[in-house]
Amino acid sequence: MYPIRQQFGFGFGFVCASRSSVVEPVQLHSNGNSDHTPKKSSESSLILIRHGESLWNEKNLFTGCVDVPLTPKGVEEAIEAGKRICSIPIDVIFTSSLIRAQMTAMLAMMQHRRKKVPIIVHNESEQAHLWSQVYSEETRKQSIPVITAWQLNERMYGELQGLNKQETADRFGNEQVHKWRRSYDIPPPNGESLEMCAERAVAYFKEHVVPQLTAGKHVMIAAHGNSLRSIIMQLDKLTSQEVISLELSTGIPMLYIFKEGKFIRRGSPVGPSEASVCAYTRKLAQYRQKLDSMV
Ligand SMILES: O=C(O)[C@H](O)COP(=O)(O)O
Repeated sequence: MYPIRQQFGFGFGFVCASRSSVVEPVQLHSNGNSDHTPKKSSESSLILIRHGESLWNEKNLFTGCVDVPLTPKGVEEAIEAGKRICSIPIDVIFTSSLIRAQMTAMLAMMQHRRKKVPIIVHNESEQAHLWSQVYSEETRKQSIPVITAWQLNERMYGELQGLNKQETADRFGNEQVHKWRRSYDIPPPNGESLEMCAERAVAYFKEHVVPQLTAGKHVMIAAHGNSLRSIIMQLDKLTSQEVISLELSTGIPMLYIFKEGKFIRRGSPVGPSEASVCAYTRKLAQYRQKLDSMV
């Protein structure tokens, strides 16, 4: 019988401590080998990506925590994003509990050259962990855990959810709606301000994502415009005034390098054919050369 720790989360070292599983640094292979053996001094890459266009983005409706899927255009955006990051290492994926972010993560990973299978980790119950375990070391080597967390959900837009953004601006004025959408501490009616969203999203990032990066693991987060704005505000040390002008397009990946406890923004990788996509660091270029040699 598998030791208890391998019974949950198919041997990725996930321990079902509570409903919100405690995620330990991911050891991909029990024999310690992995695509990139983590060293404390190593650099890790962090990819942030806002979901592709959703059906309510297309209708220009406030979405927040309403769970709507991608449009065909949003699917294409997710696939294009995957092509941009296809040669950048990814060991673990974090996403929200909303389908538009999960679809984006899965579609992007279909383009990855390493061809590992992203598998959603089920932590809604101990039985869910037990019933979703993987009994093959070889299969585990070819898998990437996808951890879903409500803390990464889009900010909750309260009584604006479902309203048309233009009609709302016509009714309340452009300035008021802009404050609701982009200010740091002004919440929409009975909704979350960006500050309130940061209290959960940034806390989750610090508690669950940073340990992975510190252990030398490469991470992708597929989430939402405002939950990511709150995280980027932290990474880029933006003021509450500066964050007002921070806008994230749908489906455009952003790359950070994490090294010695610091985050260095490296922009958005361009297509896989451009040399610059992995010229950000020597290690990324080496990883790409390794993929080239595997062809
Ligand atoms: O929740 C929404 O409506 C969008 O995902 C983000 O909306 P915003 O750009 O108006 O904050």
